[in-house]
Amino acid sequence: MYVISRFSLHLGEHIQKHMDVYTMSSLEEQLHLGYVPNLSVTSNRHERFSSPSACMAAAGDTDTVKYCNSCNGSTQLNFNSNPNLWHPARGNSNSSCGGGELIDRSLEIQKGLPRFVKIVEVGPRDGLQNEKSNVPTSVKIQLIHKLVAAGLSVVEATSFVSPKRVPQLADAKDVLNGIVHLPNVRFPVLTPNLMGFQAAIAAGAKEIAVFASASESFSKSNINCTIEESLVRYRDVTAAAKRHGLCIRGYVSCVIGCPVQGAIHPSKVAYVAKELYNMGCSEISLGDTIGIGTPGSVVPMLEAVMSFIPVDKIAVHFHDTYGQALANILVSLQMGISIVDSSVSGLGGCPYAKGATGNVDTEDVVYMVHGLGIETNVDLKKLIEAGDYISKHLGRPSGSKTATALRKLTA
Ligand SMILES: CC(C)(COP(=O)([O-])OP(=O)([O-])OC[C@H]1O[C@@H](n2cnc3c(N)ncnc32)[C@H](O)[C@@H]1OP(=O)([O-])[O-])[C@@H](O)C(=O)NCCC(=O)NCCSC(=O)C[C@@](C)(O)CC(=O)[O-]
Repeated sequence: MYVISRFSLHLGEHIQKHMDVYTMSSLEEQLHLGYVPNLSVTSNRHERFSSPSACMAAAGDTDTVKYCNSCNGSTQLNFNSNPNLWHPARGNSNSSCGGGELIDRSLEIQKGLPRFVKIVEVGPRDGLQNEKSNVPTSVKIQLIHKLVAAGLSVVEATSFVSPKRVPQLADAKDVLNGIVHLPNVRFPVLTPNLMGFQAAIAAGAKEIAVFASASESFSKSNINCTIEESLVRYRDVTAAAKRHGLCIRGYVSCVIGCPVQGAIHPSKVAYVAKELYNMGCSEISLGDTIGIGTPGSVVPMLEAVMSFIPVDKIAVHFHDTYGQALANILVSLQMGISIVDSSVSGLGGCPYAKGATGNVDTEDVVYMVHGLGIETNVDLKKLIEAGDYISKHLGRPSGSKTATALRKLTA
């Protein structure tokens, strides 16, 4: 059973089981990414996705969407000029659906999906840290206000890192000053060390994020230390944060591959994630920093991490370099993950991951997730307005396909 493999198998054996089915695509060969796994749909996984318990709502879900009652929900298409309603709604009639094959397939896909997905908007930090032109503080603050107005309840606001390394976010204190008063929103900020932590506290931060890597070379180029050294550093930061009663998010970067080292073994990701979790991070965000992952490599990586960390504490953070982010998010949701990081208009990249493009854009994630009948509390129209605002300021079109398509439709 999947559940047994998730929680009981020794990780080494578990990963080996998946490594046995790894084969390389021609692209992965060119990139020297040996051991990047392809998806092998095992009977275990099929059972997991189709078992009755997979339909159960997670404890603590607070949304209002009706989940497929006993897996017998019907699917209806609502065509309406409101883009939020252009999706099959998850209904709950069971006899009127006629039992058609299409409906059965649709229900099969919906099984195991969460009822509510929490979007963590990372555009103001992960997005703007990579911009060549200087974005004025007032524009950053206005963008965050617009994102909050669109219903986003977690917006990663900025980083308290060395301004020599990331000059784009040198105004962290002023950005935070302009938003901390907003009620009922979480604004995590990145803190790489105690110095950053003290600065964040002084600026009024209520939540911090520490960021480690599963790749040694990325750890060195990004934060100038080894993985183990970073963990020692983060133990100090998280201990201080706990003393101040702050919430802590933990990142693991390069969870699939690294531009220098190539493929990263899932066990390495699981190790770093577990260390961060054990030191008190309440949420672990798994970053495919260079956007190389496919569902074939993402599933075994998630299974490895889920061996150690409860699924409701795991977030996924996909960059869309190879156009795989939405597919990767869909399989993550099917595995029970309900926290997704994304960036409005697909802003972003990483200054220390050459060639990485932006995060998956929030508009496309919201469109897909709503299309699956999952609630987010995000108003797509207002979100697109926030994306328009920052895109206009940056002088380029939005990176979101959804925003582009809906704008053409309403022009
Ligand atoms: C980690 C450090 C600070 C180490 O910094 P260091 O280079 O090892 O040197 P240091 O610790 O000796 O400090 C060097 C200088 O920075 C100052 N300094 C030191 N710390 C701070 C601080 N907190 N705030 C402000 N200043 C600081 C310090 O005072 C000193 O100033 P100087 O004496 O030269 O004038 C540096 O390497 C750094 O800031 N790196 C930033 C890396 C970064 O922000 N990367 C992007 C975010 S990670 C990411 O995008 C991935 C993620 C999370 O999105 C997930 C994914 O996509 O996978």
